[in-house]
Amino acid sequence: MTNENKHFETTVIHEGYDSKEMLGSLATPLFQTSTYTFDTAEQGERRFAGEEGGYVYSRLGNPTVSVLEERIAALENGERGLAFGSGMAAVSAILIALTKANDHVLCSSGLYGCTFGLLSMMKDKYNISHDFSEMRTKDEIHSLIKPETACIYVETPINPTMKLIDLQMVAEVAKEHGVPVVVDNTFSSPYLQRPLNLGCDVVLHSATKYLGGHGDVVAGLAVGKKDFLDEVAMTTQKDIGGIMAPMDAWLLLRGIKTLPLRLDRHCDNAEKIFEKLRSHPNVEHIYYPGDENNPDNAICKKQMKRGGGLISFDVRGTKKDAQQFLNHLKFLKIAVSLGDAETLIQHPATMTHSVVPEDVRLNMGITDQLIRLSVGLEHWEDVWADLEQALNQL
Ligand code: MET
Repeated sequence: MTNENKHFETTVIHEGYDSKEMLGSLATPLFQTSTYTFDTAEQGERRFAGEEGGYVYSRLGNPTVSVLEERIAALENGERGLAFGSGMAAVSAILIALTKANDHVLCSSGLYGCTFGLLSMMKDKYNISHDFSEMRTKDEIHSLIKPETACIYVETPINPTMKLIDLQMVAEVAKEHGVPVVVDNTFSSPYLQRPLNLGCDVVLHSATKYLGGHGDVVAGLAVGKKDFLDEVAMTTQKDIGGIMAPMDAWLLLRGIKTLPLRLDRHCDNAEKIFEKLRSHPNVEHIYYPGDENNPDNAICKKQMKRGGGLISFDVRGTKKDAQQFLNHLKFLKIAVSLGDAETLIQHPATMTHSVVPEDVRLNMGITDQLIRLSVGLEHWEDVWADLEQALNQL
């Protein structure tokens, strides 16, 4: 089945799978196999030589994983999807594929801690440098692109500061320089934001988050042009080997079916919790893309369907107060990760971004008092009651 003329809510359920081809099985079968048998030695030779289609070995391709790759490609409106064993396996494969020694990467003004760690390692090992940019104007972006800039790497909303980047503007500037734009779309999912439609080249996901949605899978996805991802599949991914397990693809196919329903509820709940948090006296600053008073709200309106399910805020006081606030929570879970049914709350300075040196972290806007909240699917009044009683104890 093709994606033509189908709505997002239909594509999440059907794309890439035809039950008629699988004995009528409504659910996508789980091909829990490591390898595939050849009819003859010559057939094996032809498959290894790429002269004949068909599966060879599950590091090189698996039918359950292929369905997921087709589905995410359709959801992001890209030509091809590629599945990985984690979000970082996707990030690293794409960055390695796009760069060579002595290149440069231009980044958004904040990055997930392990992406920052990867770029630091690439600098130490291969002299691949990087700069951070607020990306507020075209001139600013033009001025930071160097002859050796291999790609622009953007998170929007940025983890965990929730700053937004105007993707269409970045893509327009990048095109003038012939530089590809890679976007980590984990915080929005394709339901809220589709970077390829705005002119960007590659979309990455930690599928662990909203796509999976149930806290039971660690996985990554990339979507982009077929030629580029064919190349990544046959080189970087095949030889580094950070592939997705079939069972994880199966769980993701199941989770993705309810992505629009879940995201709408995450957004409904986050909007209500945001309104409560913003007026609490122990909340000093609050960052939410849907905040009408936030200067980034114009970008949110332009490129996101809604504000999303994540809110960050500074509690009044010190790091100790931020930790005390978390310790006072009664049923909300202190955990990294996001996008799950359960509300998850964490302290970026000592958790997701603890590998970022303090000065860089503070420049990114990650204070010692910053809390990141992934609003779950519980009744919002219960979530707020727990947050409020913990805030009241500060
Ligand atoms: C190992 S820490 C983080 C997991 C995830 N990328 C997050 O931002 O929550």
